[in-house]
Amino acid sequence: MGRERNLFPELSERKGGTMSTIAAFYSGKSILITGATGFMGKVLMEKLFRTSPDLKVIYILMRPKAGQTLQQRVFQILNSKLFEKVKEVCPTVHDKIRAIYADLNQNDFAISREDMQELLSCTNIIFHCAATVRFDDPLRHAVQLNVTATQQLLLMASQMPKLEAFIHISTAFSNCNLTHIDEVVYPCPVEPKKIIDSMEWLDDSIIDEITPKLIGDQPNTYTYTKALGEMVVQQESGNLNIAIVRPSIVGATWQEPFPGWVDNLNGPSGLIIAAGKGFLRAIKATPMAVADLIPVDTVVNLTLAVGWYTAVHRPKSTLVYHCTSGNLNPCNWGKMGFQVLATFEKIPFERAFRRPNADFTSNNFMNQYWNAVSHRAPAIIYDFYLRLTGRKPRMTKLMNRLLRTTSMLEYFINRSWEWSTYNTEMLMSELSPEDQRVFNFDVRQLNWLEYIENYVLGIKKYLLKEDMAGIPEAKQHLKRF
Ligand SMILES: CCCCCCCCCCCCCCCCCCCCCCCCCCCCCC(=O)SCCNC(=O)CCNC(=O)[C@H](O)C(C)(C)COP(=O)(O)OP(=O)(O)OC[C@H]1O[C@@H](n2cnc3c(N)ncnc32)[C@H](O)[C@@H]1OP(=O)(O)O
Ligand SMILES: NC(=O)C1=CN([C@@H]2O[C@H](COP(=O)(O)OP(=O)(O)OC[C@H]3O[C@@H](n4cnc5c(N)ncnc54)[C@H](OP(=O)(O)O)[C@@H]3O)[C@@H](O)[C@H]2O)C=CC1
Repeated sequence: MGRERNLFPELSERKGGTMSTIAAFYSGKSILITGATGFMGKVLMEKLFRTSPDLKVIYILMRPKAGQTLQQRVFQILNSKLFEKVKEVCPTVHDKIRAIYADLNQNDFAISREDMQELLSCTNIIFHCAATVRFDDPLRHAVQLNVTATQQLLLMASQMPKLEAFIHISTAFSNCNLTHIDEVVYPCPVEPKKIIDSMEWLDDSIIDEITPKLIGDQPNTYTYTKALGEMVVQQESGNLNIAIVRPSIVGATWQEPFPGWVDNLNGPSGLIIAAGKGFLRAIKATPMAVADLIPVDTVVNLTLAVGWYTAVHRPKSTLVYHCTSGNLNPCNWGKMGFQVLATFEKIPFERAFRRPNADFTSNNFMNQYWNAVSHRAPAIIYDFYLRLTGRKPRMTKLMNRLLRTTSMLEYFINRSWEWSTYNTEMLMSELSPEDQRVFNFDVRQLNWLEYIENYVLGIKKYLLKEDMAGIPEAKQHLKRF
């Protein structure tokens, strides 16, 4: 008899141990996810299918995008590298996803009557991940998605007789105007309901005018509206079992389903590309400030554990869980930047504009100086060369965009925050040893140097889609500089 290979240790009953309680909890459940096509939503779906292949159905509220129908989008997700393991453990995964047409910007999300009926009568658990994460979104749009849509979803949830838990994904930066942040919902100066109402009758130019006054000491419309969203959750929780998860800066996967997976430019990813391709040479950052990065699979594991705990233990009040790394396993931007650069030596990106050699600057004057000397001047010279050789200049435009992006991220890389993690640590202690293994969110076990190396490698493979076989040529290319 041939020896069976244990492809999915997370599913097996271990000798002398028991099966994961959390995985068993999700079996047979009907789960509704918003934002399932996003970075975190995809990893959440993947983990659910891999650890609870017997779940009944995942409803995903989604819209067609970029010329793709709902079915085409689902097909593309399921056929991606991220879902390779899932297809082995759950061959019926296609049948267990029910894509529901929904636009969270519309009244009742523009969901059809039949779909709404099914959602209301069948849903057991809701994970609300959808949001606009852009820092520069006009207030009206950010309020619509991050506040009004949350309010509407809560209203839907209150009409679901079988609902066991509603998990709202917020951000650890929703109160980044404070330096010490507890796991509580902080009140906003203006009531969310008033903001929602005013968006209905104020015109865009007035909203733009009053935006700075409304957001006050928040850095952008994103963090401001995420804070309002939390308040709505708190105020409209009614009899629902609700919890809020607050991740910090979400990065590539640490371990699951494999290290280094990432598929968007948010957070550090875009800047790592810009540095690796030689465009970004300097950035205003404080090397000693804590870089509160958290891997996306850690966030997902905590979120699933929170879903289980909220449904089964039904805490009396809405619990907030910080999913952060700074107080348990701190790493600073200096160390992180250094490791990013060290990884470029081993694993360079292809066709770099210049040799990667970025540095942190400490003050505004030096930052302006390096922007002129290391960013704008080379771009102008390169565009001149492109013009001379009959090609379309593009470097100045690209560089301006990069500098706009770095200026928006500066707020977050020049300060440190302290997030308390009592609830998250309490939850960890509530898990069985098997659940602590299968749904590991203990960030103390994370080795930053290894994580960053895998992150850079993941960016090269999954974002830039570069072949590892091209590394010698990429090294050769860098030697020419
Ligand atoms: C002591 C020792 C010292 C040693 C020193 C060594 C020094 C070494 C220095 C080395 C440096 C090395 C590298 C750096 C390494 C680390 C430093 C990294 C710092 C990272 C900081 C991150 C901070 C994040 C903080 C987040 C806090 C809040 C967290 C959250 O809750 S929300 C999630 C985060 N949200 C975001 O990140 C969104 C931010 N983005 C935006 O808001 C916007 O994109 C924008 C920045 C405003 C730019 O808008 P634009 O309109 O200008 O551009 P656009 O968005 O249209 O995009 C341009 C093109 O890019 C494409 N694109 C954009 N986003 C995406 C996406 N998500 N996925 C795919 N593609 C995307 C877009 O399509 C455009 O392409 P085109 O259409 O072809 O033009
Ligand atoms: N990434 C990060 O660093 C952090 C994220 N968070 C929070 O985590 C959650 C998930 O973020 P992340 O996955 O990174 O974000 P993404 O931008 O990757 O995903 C956003 C999701 O929301 C959906 N969505 C947006 N607008 C609509 C709409 N009108 N109708 C239907 N769906 C819509 C998007 O759908 P579509 O694909 O159609 O655009 C997408 O599925 C958010 O709540 C965010 O605030 C918190 C801390 C950090």
